[in-house]
Amino acid sequence: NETITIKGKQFIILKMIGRGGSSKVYQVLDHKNQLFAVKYVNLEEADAQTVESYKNEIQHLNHLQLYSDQIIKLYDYEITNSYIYMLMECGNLDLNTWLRNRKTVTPLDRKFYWRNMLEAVHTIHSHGIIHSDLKPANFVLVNGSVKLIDFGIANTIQPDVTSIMKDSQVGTLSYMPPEAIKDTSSQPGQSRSKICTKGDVWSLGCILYCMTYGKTPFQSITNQIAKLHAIIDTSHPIEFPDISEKDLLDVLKSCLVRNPRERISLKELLDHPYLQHSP
Ligand SMILES: Cn1cc(Nc2nc(NC3CCCCC3)c3c(C#N)c[nH]c3n2)cn1
Repeated sequence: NETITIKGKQFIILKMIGRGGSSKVYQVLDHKNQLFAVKYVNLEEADAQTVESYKNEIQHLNHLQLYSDQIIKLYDYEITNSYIYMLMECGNLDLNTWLRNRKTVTPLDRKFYWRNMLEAVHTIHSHGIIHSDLKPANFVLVNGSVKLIDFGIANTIQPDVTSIMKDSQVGTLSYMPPEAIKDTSSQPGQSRSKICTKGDVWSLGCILYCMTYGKTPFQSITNQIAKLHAIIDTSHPIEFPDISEKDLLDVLKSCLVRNPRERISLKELLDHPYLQHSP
């Protein structure tokens, strides 16, 4: 079996979990047979700005360990001119794969996972980080709780066609907030400006919508351009089929408000009745 050495410690590779462009995520074992995830990034093709973005992501991930259990554990990392290794806790499955296989989610799981996601995103917001590209593949299930694995800071090194991060949802528009699509302030070619925390609330709302109705709000629109128009079109109503959990329905309707100023805030979501009592 192949091995990886990080800061002098050797790890046995069990399998590759995912890959995209220059980054790969492996499931590994240490000498005590403890399971870890190792993220490997090849920096040989990366420009200085990309290298800087990865260092920035690692700095924040390392710092935010202290503030929430819903941020993936980063145990160690090794950065050289040609590669990065990040030794992290290994999730059982990412939320995207779990949602795709599960379709129906129990009200208890949904509420618990929602609480976890809110705590993780509230933690990064409290430290001035706006993800702006949240989707289920950014979360993993670790022993029954959901953890955020990245902050959207590092440039997702554009995967070459052959190695799109398997199921990593790179480039999906389904969770994109209207203001990011309409955001005319960013120069063409620049990544859309991370205007405000409300964009992450919209994306989280789309994830909760998927955990409630089994699909994202605009999933039925397969043409990407038509999908973008529907997201920004206030005369295109988002359907909220009636459900028994009225608090959940209110959360969904409050997150999926197209005007970011009228959209519920993360703080208000944490105090929402939906989270106050178990179903
Ligand atoms: C499918 N699957 C995922 C796991 N667990 C897991 N996946 C991680 N990344 C996956 C890479 C591919 C796309 C989905 C996320 C990381 C991680 C990072 N970055 C840190 N810990 C992790 N644990 C087990 N099966």
